[in-house]
Amino acid sequence: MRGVGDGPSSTPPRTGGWRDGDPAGDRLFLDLDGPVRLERGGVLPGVRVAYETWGTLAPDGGNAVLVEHALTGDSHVTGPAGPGHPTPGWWASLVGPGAALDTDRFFVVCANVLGGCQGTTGPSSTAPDGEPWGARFPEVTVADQVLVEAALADTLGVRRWAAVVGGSMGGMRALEWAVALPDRVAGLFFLASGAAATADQIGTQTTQQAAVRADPVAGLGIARRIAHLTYRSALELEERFGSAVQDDGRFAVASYLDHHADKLARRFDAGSYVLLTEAMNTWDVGRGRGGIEAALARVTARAVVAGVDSDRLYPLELQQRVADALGVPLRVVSSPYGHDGFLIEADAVGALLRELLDP
Ligand SMILES: CC(=O)SCCNC(=O)CCNC(=O)[C@H](O)C(C)(C)COP(=O)(O)OP(=O)(O)OC[C@H]1O[C@@H](n2cnc3c(N)ncnc32)[C@H](O)[C@@H]1OP(=O)(O)O
Ligand SMILES: N[C@@H](CCO)C(=O)O
Repeated sequence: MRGVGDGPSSTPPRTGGWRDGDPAGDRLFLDLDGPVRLERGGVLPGVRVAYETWGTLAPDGGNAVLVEHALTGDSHVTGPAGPGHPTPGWWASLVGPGAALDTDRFFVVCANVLGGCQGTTGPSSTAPDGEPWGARFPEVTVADQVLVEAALADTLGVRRWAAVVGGSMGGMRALEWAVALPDRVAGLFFLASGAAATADQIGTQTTQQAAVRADPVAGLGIARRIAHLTYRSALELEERFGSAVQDDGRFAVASYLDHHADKLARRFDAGSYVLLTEAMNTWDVGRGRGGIEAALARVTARAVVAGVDSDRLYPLELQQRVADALGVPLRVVSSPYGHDGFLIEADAVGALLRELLDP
């Protein structure tokens, strides 16, 4: 992407914000004037970035931590659900006074991703013709998403993050930060993610996209059912549901998937789902950099690399490759919950975050 993050602009970005009843967090926005030129050739006339912060930025800007959310997450890392927050904070116990991301020490920032649907510009935003962008929204890559975040960092006065932290799709942005802008990342926390999309991930994500394209309403729920199966482990599903049939005649596991499908369809935009899964499909940190190992050789950040032992979507070998390239040990979270362990196993994740931030 060109036009954002390329250094000082003659037109200062416009910023604003609002409080929404969450006393611990401000929901803010940054408007970046365009044109914003994207890696794949698309152009956006401008970009709004919705973000939240917790804690206080030190005068030297050196205590800032950027938290990167996953596919259907948003800027709301902690705090209750409410207006603008369809779900409670997704790492609620990890951010706050005395928490692993200790807001007495750190200024914690999380932005809704470019292409998302919780305040940042994406397919549900209004295009110049006054209609929603929808499927016309230009293709976005992880690199584009990070350069928008770099513009946010510039505006906040953060030249170098104390850490960039992310799991799953958020891990992709964290790694891209550490490779693309190594002098701006002191610490890297890379969790339950990979350095490039695998055939297995592309296969499931393109299948989910096909469901959404066939029927944006019903398809989003079907996509979530397919995806949710990849987020959990076969053993967990067997122990929780087995082949039990409920009073309403549905298999218990089917009812559980229906529930997650309905919840996502109510809170997420189908266009964002396709766009973001495509950004994940095209993710390869080594593209244009001589391959993955050559790209990872650029990283100067202190790193913690971790995975979940029952994760069948982002298996440990993906994190092992990154750990080996960075010369750090792979840390393993033991959990029955599969990929979603990166969200559920907050105590174990918190301990690993402390390892990075309190060496
Ligand atoms: C980094 C990010 O920001 S990603 C975004 C994170 N948030 C999400 O993904 C939102 C969707 N939620 C989830 O994926 C998961 O709930 C997680 C990962 C957040 C948490 O996982 P868990 O705590 O293990 O929840 P679990 O998967 O068991 O789901 C519990 C829900 O299923 C429901 N459920 C359980 N069994 C059944 C059943 N047989 N039939 C219908 N519903 C059922 C429960 O009632 C509960 O509903 P509720 O969430 O509306 O209260
Ligand atoms: N539950 C997570 C899994 C993807 O990492 C999400 O919905 O974003």
